[in-house]
Amino acid sequence: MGVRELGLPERLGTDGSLPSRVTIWEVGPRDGLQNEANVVPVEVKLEFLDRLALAGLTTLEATSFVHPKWVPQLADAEELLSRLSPRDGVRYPVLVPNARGLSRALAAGVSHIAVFASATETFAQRNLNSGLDAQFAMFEPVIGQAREAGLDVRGYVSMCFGDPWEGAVPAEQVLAVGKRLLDAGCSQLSLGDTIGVATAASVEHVIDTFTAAGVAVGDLAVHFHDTYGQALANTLAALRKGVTTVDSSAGGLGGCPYAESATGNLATEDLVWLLDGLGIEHGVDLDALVETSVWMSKQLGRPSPSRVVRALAG
Ligand SMILES: CC(=O)SCCNC(=O)CCNC(=O)[C@H](O)C(C)(C)COP(=O)(O)OP(=O)(O)OC[C@H]1O[C@@H](n2cnc3c(N)ncnc32)[C@H](O)[C@@H]1OP(=O)(O)O
Repeated sequence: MGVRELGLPERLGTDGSLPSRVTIWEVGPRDGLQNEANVVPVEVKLEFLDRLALAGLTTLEATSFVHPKWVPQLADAEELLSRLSPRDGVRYPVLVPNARGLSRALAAGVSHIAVFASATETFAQRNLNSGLDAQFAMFEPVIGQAREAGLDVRGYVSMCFGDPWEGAVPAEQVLAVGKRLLDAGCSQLSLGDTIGVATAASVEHVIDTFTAAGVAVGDLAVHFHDTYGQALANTLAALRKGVTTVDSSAGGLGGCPYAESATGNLATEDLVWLLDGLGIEHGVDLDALVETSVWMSKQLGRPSPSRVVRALAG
């Protein structure tokens, strides 16, 4: 069952300024599984990816080519991609931090990568062993070489709305990091609320800061974590600002190994329920997705934190 079967009026209470279609950028296989205490077997990861594709998701962030000692949960990136049977119409972007990561990703035959910058000094040090300014010496050549090789490059910016060590993060600082990634050749920026502290007002403020600086809202995506239960409200605020790409994680898996206060991502099922209620197209079969998350919960040995999964799985 979905929200449409309830016969509720679509676009209830909205001003009609919402997009008609949203692209869901599914991060469960990467952002979700990178934070699991145990390494998930590659066979389970492959089945997870395939189930997500069959449920209608067309962007599946598959894994990371980061240092295996930093994120052992994704140390099987080469094996995963070599055994993956890509589905037609589905893209499988991967995270790449540096030149070594790019050469591994190119050898694995990827066509879409994402670099991941930090909006703060402390998280750049903790997550990348780098610094707020120094991180660009790592990313800029990677973006240039990837573009030359014909790859599409997304840029993540982490800690856009608050940082566990530095507190509030000025929107101008987020803009400076994001602009540098776009200027280096990223085609899209994903604005990350890595620890889930954003509220609708701060989301609007950061998006307004980018658009006032001339960044097209179509080049922005949002990436929310649900630590304080704000992920859906924040998503709605972003949609109202014209954002059309939303990151989420099947079943609400996720977190970040280098930011302990980061809990699960916005659950894809919860996002789908919201989009359905707003009459926004997304192409995902909710029942198939819930089945996938129930299956994944069994593999991980704990229930999904997604409210929609809990409600529909009975
Ligand atoms: C918000 C989020 O969710 S972001 C995603 C979650 N966080 C992450 O994935 C963290 C990723 N961070 C990292 O992998 C690391 O911090 C790095 C690779 C960026 C930098 O780590 P450093 O230790 O400074 O790397 P450095 O360049 O000094 O290289 C050290 C060694 O690692 C190796 N190495 C570096 N990068 C990689 C890579 N991408 N893949 C494999 N090996 C690598 C080098 O070859 C070198 O090996 P050697 O000692 O045998 O010569």
